[in-house]
Amino acid sequence: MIKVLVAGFMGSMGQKTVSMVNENDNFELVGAYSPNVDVAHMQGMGLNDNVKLFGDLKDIQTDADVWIDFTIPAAAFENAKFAIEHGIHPVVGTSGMSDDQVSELQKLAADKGVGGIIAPNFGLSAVLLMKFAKEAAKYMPDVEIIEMHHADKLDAPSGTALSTAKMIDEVRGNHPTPKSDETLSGVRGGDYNGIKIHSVRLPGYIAHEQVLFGGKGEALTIRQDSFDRGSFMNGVEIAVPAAAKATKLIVGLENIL
Ligand SMILES: NC(=O)C1=CN([C@@H]2O[C@H](COP(=O)(O)OP(=O)(O)OC[C@H]3O[C@@H](n4cnc5c(N)ncnc54)[C@H](OP(=O)(O)O)[C@@H]3O)[C@@H](O)[C@H]2O)C=CC1
Ligand SMILES: O=C(O)C1=N[C@H](C(=O)O)C[C@H](O)C1
Repeated sequence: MIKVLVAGFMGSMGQKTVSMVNENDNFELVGAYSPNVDVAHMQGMGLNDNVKLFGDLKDIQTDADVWIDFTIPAAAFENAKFAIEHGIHPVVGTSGMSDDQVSELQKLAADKGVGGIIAPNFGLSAVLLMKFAKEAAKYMPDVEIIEMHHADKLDAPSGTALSTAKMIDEVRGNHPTPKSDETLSGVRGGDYNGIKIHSVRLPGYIAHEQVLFGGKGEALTIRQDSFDRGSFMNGVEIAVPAAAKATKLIVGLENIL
């Protein structure tokens, strides 16, 4: 039995995670963390009497094996650091950590021998999109990324779009970006080593990404859509046992599939 603590348990992803953990016979929910939690209003949150509730990082005392984090970009690093320092294997879905923060966590995880997983996206369609985009970029290096998310998303670009750009960058080498004078500031989007990223935020959307490749007289578009947050849970379910036995911090679901 793998004992699990869910950080950000009251959020959209946190609630999906609580249900997934409760429904999996190999997992046991032992802890739930969200700042300023109101203990009087926990009905319907999927927490049984055995789940310890925490409203502050410094109060957390738990025998959890795995820490699942779906919180906010500003909290992900401190939460994961806390988990590793306390021997709890992190499974981090929260976006927005910097490369330096990820490197620092990887070093800490290696020092402590407490591994885990950071996954920019737990959805199979997004993992495949990144893989296919990396392959396509070897042959079609002219590429731009458009990601579309719900209006409540705190960070831009999405972790998935940034990760896609990094994977493409690994194979496409130095390649010129078409130059155009912006008559409207920012209209050409963000820039990762010459790869343009465009972030759309609209109500009604959940999480979607298109990678557009252009070539001489032809184009290729790779697109994925996450229509329901439940779609991320297969990946989280795979990540929990993998994290529990990991001795280093792995980045990317594709590395454990
Ligand atoms: N890797 C993946 O596959 C996926 C990643 N995500 C990422 O997961 C994160 C959460 O997304 P989502 O559930 O939609 O967001 P929500 O805003 O719905 O949930 C975030 C929750 O985290 C809580 N929270 C805030 N600060 C802390 C903290 N310091 N510690 C613990 N909990 C905290 C919030 O509480 P309060 O509201 O009280 O502030 C809120 O309940 C985002 O970064 C998102 O990009 C989302 C989907 C898939
Ligand atoms: O905020 C979201 O919703 C999502 N965030 C992740 C990201 O930043 O890539 C994963 C997925 O796109 C949903």
